[in-house]
Amino acid sequence: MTDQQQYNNLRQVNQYKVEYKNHIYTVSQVRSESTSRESGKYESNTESDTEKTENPKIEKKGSFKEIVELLKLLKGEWSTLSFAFACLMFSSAVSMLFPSIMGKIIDTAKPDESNNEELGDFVIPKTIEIFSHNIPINVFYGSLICIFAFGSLANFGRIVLLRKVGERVMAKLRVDIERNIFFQSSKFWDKYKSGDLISRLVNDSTVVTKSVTQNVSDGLRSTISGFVGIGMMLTISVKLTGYMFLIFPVLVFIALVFGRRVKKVSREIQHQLGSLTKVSEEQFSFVKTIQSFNNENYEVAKFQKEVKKLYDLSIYEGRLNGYFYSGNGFIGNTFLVCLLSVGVWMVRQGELSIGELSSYLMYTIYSASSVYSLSNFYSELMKGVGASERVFELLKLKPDIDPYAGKKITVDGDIVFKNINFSYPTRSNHQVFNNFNLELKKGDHVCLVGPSGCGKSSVTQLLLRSYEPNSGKILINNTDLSELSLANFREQVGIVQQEPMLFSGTLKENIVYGRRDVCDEDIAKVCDLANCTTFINNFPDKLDTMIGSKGTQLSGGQKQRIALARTLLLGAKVPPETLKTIDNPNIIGADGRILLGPSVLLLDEATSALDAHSEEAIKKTLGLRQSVGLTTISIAHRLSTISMSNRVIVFSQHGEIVDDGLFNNMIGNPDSELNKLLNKSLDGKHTESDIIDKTEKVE
Ligand SMILES: Nc1ncnc2c1ncn2[C@@H]1O[C@H](COP(=O)(O)OP(=O)(O)OP(=O)(O)O)[C@@H](O)[C@H]1O
Repeated sequence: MTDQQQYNNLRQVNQYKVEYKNHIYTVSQVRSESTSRESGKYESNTESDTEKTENPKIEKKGSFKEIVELLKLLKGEWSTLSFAFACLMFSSAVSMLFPSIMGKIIDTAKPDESNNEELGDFVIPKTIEIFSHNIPINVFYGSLICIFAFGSLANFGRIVLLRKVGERVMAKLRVDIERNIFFQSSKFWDKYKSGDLISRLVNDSTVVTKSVTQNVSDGLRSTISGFVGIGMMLTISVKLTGYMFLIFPVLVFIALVFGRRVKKVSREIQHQLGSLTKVSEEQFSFVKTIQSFNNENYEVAKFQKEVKKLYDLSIYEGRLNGYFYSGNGFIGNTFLVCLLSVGVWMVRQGELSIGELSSYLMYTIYSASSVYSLSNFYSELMKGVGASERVFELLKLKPDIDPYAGKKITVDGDIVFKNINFSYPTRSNHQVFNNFNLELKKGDHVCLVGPSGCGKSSVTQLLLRSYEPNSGKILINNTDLSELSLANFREQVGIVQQEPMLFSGTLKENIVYGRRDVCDEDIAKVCDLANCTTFINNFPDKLDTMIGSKGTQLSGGQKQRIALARTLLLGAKVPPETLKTIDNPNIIGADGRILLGPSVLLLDEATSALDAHSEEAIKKTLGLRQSVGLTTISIAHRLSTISMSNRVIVFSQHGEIVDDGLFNNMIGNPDSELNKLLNKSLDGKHTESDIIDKTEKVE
């Protein structure tokens, strides 16, 4: 397996382990967003950070450099493109032959007794002069039909080949962007909104690809037509062509001025499309919340505001197009009439035949439309350049951490947080941990408790290496986490969060999401361990029941249990000697893994929606984890959940550990910090961070 494949598979595996609150995205996004539950307090701050990133100051480069960068997207397609361009040249040459042929045919209308043949009432010429050769008329028309047929064939080839190249480039571009995005850390996901990313992936990549395939082909066709046309015009009349050149500088000037403006407005339109997608994506995700607040009209108005901005920009672009095309049309038509008058005068002087003037005028129209198309090509290219800035920004992203670099270890020892100082990158002035120290023993079931926003989830974020501490170390089996292979480490750590991320599909598809190669017996075992079996069997379709987008057709508690089953199925690999000591066949998978989740399991309020009966069943499962030496770190607000663990760590509001001990000792001591925290909440003094209040809401 190549590194890239491993990378891809690994990223998939990591995704399975994560339960996300509201959206379906990547591990890092899940992690970052899960920690922003209290972000309301800092909304304006976060928003400004986000805005800064969504409308980044793009490094100004010369257009030529940008165009070269754009053309680099065609790497690997040059052979197909060359063939397409050969077809293009041939079909263009055939088209350009037409005015000349037409002139020759018109000139056969001249009475020439010696070359005429009578056919009934018709008088037709016997031969026609082409390049100083007299060709029999039937050979001439026969050859013409053949040439036109080959020209059409070449045109067909050009269209199909270019479409193929375009679709291939677009597909590659989209996959490259998607891959790059998926490997970004939480820092990235804290800054970018998914709607904007989707817009870049779908809209911007289409504009970019079109600008370098269809547009380049049209540009090339126009260039060929332009040059051949002017060449033919020169062979017909140098004098008339001299007059025609007077209009060129005017057209080029208009095209340049227009192109610059189009590039600017195109970039703004792409940004606005991103904002629009972002707003609608968020609205669709939270439709139930919107409806529960009766805020449908408010949200429609918000969307309308974005639509209006897009509308204004598009109208402005339309106006620019209108000025450009109508201006060009006016100048072109006026000039053509002038040229015709001069041509007619030259025919009278005997300098041109009528056929030659007709050919000349057709070449003028061809060349004028080529210049016209070339300016269109330029504006389309500028559109591509505008959109490419947003696409290349994502293509150039590098993952903060190479998941394969570093040591591979078996995570089966203690976890130590040593002198950790930490603030989130998007909010660097807010210190979450100040010289934070914590030691977790292998096989412990530890529960982190404390007021809302004190940093409990941040502990899991640091452990998952979604964020790096500003200073200090996290040691896993005495090895610095930053020295470990992230991929290898994350294979051995799983997280289940309060709002489970379930995909649309069946229950079974969701449960096996992390390991598709498991047998039905193993699925049945984890369903039992996560207390899912009864409710699954109550559904007519059992494990094949469809659960809707994000699992909306399940209750909160059912979602949490399915999410837990999915993580349990990941299993832990234990040494054979440990396996021999386990006499419970219900927790051993077909491949010898312990079906109790990975070596380290993080439960971030993962059972908050469960009823007492389910919670009791999960408690048993977590007890089994402890008995086989697997580490569990849970975050809880409910006493019943806290009581599942043997060790409790109480945090202060400022991320300091104020108590650390056995649950039984703490709960038995009325002066313990745990009891103070619970009593404080019961007093109702701290309603916003009230742990009981939170519990009641969920229940
Ligand atoms: N991605 C983030 N970017 C910036 N700040 C964040 C981020 N996630 C969390 N925070 C902030 O870090 C602090 C600690 O948050 P954390 O989620 O760890 O608290 P918590 O104790 O788990 O809270 P709760 O019990 O409400 O879940 C909070 O002030 C929070 O606003």
